[in-house]
Amino acid sequence: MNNVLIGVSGGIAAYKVCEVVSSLAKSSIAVKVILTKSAAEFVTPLTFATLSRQPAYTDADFWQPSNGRPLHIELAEWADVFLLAPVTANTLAKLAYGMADNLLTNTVLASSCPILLAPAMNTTMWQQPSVQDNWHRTLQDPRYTAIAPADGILACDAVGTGRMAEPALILGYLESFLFTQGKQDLQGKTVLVNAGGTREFIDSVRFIGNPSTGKQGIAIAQAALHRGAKVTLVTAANTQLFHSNLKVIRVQTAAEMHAAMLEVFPLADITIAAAAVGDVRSQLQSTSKLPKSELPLNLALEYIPDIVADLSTRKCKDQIVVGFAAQTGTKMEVFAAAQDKLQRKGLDAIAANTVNTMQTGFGTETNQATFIDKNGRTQSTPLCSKLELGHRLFDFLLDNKSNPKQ
Ligand SMILES: Cc1cc2nc3c(=O)[nH]c(=O)nc-3n(C[C@H](O)[C@H](O)[C@H](O)COP(=O)(O)O)c2cc1C
Ligand SMILES: CC(C)(COP(=O)(O)O)[C@@H](O)C(=O)NCCC(=O)NCCS
Ligand SMILES: [Mg+2]
Repeated sequence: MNNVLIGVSGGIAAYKVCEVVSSLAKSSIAVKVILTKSAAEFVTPLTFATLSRQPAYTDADFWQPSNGRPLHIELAEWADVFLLAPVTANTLAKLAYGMADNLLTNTVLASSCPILLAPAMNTTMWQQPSVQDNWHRTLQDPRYTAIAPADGILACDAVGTGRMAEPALILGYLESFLFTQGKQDLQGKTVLVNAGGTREFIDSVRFIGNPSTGKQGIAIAQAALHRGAKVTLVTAANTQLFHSNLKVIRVQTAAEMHAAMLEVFPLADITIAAAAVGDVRSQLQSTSKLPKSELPLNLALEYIPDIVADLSTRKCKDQIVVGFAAQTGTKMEVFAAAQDKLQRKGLDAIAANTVNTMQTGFGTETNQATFIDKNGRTQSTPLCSKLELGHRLFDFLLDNKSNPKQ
């Protein structure tokens, strides 16, 4: 599963697809690009060919008598996942009705891999009943997955819905689909994830915190979203970039995170607590900045109630609650501490996560964990991206549910 086919249609957002192609080509992923005639008005085939280290295909290639085997069949068979970005109103209409009058739309019909759709257009265009009908009609076919347009400034300076999803979000979908082959096994499920390090304020400008960036929790939320779940992310991280399908609740303190989690928890089928929640806070909490002279040199602390342990006591029979144990020490020590937390907090599973190596833990792009469930089943991941670790966690949990004796 390593071949990404990208179909570009004629919108100004085509320039951003160059970044998607460039990022993929720099990793070990083979990427080929098909352009519509209008797409080539915005970005030349030469740009895509050079970035992808592959030929870029246009309708001239489609009609080429020297092909032998039809090009749309060759490309359709080659693709493991097909991304259409940007999708114009025009191309969307063709998808909705199975029309095939160019290389891109013929390849869509000739292929059977999952197709990701990232539309981009002016808000008034996007909101036309005809365009909305085409969008919903197309998405009825399970092989299509929406990477919905976001709100924001458009090329005509209007502000509204219609911006193509950012390249980083599109790349996340592609990584997920290459790993899972597009399976939607969390469809109909509600997943609640927390992420980031809480800030426990002493006064309005000083806090006790930790280096968590929220990357692992956000990646888990994304993995769940890509597998079809309805996802709420309660985050103490400052990250700005979230997919419009993700419900995001921003918090700062453990108390705020706890309250937000309690509100969403009753509806969550699976709760994954990946946040680095503070363990202690200052008893003194001033709402304004204290002068240095008034700062106590011996700060009186109090314990913070454990969020995931609390959720565990409230769970119904079918709810799954998973913790993360960020630990230091040898693999054996990390495993033992995680196992203890799993039992003490009454969790269904826990991810033992070593945080004191260069490639795992706080702020890194990669991670490694050992999953342990309440029946003693364990599974170690390789060193992998945080998104892949999220998928491996869901694979572990879902496998466990369907085979409780494993
Ligand atoms: C400057 C310019 C910008 C355009 N931007 C978009 C766009 O963002 N989204 C869209 O749906 N159509 C846009 N269009 C219109 C499409 O290019 C046009 O509908 C074309 O027929 C689409 O062909 P295709 O779907 O085969 O690529 C734009 C056209 C121009 C001239
Ligand atoms: C055009 C662009 C890619 C610009 O993104 P940018 O502001 O990040 O440079 C983004 O605004 C977008 O996706 N817009 C939707 C398509 C659009 O604006 N079409 C032009 C008709 S108004
Ligand atoms: Mg803790």
